[in-house]
Amino acid sequence: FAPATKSVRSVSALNVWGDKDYLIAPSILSADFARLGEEVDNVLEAGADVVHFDVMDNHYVPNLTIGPMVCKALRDHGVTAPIDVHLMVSPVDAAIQDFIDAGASYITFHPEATNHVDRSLQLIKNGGCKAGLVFNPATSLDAAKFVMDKLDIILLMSVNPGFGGQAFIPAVLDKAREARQLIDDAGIDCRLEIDGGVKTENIKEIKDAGVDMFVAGSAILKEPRTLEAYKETIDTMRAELAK
Ligand SMILES: O=C(CO)[C@H](O)[C@H](O)COP(=O)(O)O
Repeated sequence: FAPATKSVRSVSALNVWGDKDYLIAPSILSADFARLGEEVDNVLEAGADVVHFDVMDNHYVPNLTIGPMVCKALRDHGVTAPIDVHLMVSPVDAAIQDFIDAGASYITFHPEATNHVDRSLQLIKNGGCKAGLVFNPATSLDAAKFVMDKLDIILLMSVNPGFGGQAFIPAVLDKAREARQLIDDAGIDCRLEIDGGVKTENIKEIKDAGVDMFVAGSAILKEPRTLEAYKETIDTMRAELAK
């Protein structure tokens, strides 16, 4: 008898970066949830590197989305790509453990959503996942400075979190340059991720500010929702990143 909550950690041993300089992470917030498995298969086949998974609790952010059961369902469906779980929940520690057990690869959270940033990061790393902090558009990077040795990801929100399809906030480009400097000065293997309003038109400018992991929801997962259309958008993003 296998309990429904059986851990799928062995799959998420794939918590690696791969060999690409730039990672493209479609946000399934913009997926057709009635066909989620197929949508994820298609974006991965179209060339995406990572599945970005937004968890919203209707408390820390004004929206309610999906939880660890859906993460586990994607693993059970056969998804072996890294699943990048962005926790927009407060408090965070119980959710961290649930997502470790559900097969998450990377887990990021907002420093203001927990009283114990260092401990929450350790919890993620002890679970075998890559760990990161997320900074809202108007939140300073200060909390990162004291935990650089535990950071695998700094995720900059370039919209106010809660919804897909919002416009990119240009002031975040300065913060990206500051975060890139912090990472380079610390000499750590840490990705600089950005989330919100990323399009084929602005991805190069964002890359030039030092970002190397790009979440894109509505720019990729949109009508006509075909593998070919997803591939065209991801190929265009890669061509812009190569410039
Ligand atoms: O975390 C998010 C919103 O809080 C989404 O991942 C993000 O907004 C992506 O959507 P889009 O690319 O359409 O802006």
